[in-house]
Amino acid sequence: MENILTKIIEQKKVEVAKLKERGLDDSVMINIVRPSLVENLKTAKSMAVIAEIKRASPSKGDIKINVNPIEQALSYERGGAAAISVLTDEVFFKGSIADLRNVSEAIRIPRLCKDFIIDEIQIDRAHQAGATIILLIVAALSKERLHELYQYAKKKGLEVLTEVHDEAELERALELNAELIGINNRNLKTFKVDLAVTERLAKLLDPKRHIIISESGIKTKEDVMRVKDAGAKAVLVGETLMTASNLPHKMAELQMSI
Ligand SMILES: O=P(O)(O)OC[C@@H](O)[C@@H](O)c1c[nH]c2ccccc12
Repeated sequence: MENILTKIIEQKKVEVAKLKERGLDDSVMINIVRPSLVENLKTAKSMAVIAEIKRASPSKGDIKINVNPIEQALSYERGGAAAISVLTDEVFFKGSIADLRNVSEAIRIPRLCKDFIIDEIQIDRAHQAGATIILLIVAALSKERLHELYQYAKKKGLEVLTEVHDEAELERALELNAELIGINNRNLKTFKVDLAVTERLAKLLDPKRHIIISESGIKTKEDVMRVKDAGAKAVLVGETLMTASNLPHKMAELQMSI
């Protein structure tokens, strides 16, 4: 079975080389607030939902390709989302950095730049586009690169969501002293989703020191209850919210307020 992550990282190397050649413009967004997700989650009383703008994915194909990201993000914010995740990968997820920039201008809650980060220049670009959090996927990085990128992002005042899928990856996230840990329920080799991954890995974490975010495959209140019982403070939800026929109702359901 081919690993999609390997393919994506090869593509990212090409993109990073192009970005470096072209350079970033210096348009930092100034009229935006940069609230802290960590602080929000520490004080949150109910289950937090990080709502994702996801037009398409390698596992599902097109999800909602022509979504208006600003409208979608405003609905998420109105629905009580703790943060918005914006997929900025173009080739595999059909997103863009412009989506993140547009969303950042429109909302006042934290923004996660959801991409496959392998280089500092992508962190600079995410910051410029208004991200307050970046994702670092342990499986995509060497030990050294993971440390360097983590420190680099922290120095810029960004929060870091460190994503893991198994025990060995979790071990590496703990070496970083990562505070926000994303447990991805989706296996990137088989695309199989299993919430038991959150249950298994959450056991190895100290809820006083780590904030657990359960990612992928969350569809119902029962799913949320399951990962909440395992110790998750938040869920990261894409497809279910992108395709919900009654979004405010779905948001309320996943926050367990109905
Ligand atoms: O659409 P879902 O099953 O709710 O999944 C959302 C999110 O967890 C998923 O998009 C994701 C998790 N980790 C990632 C890393 C890169 C790209 C995407 C992802």
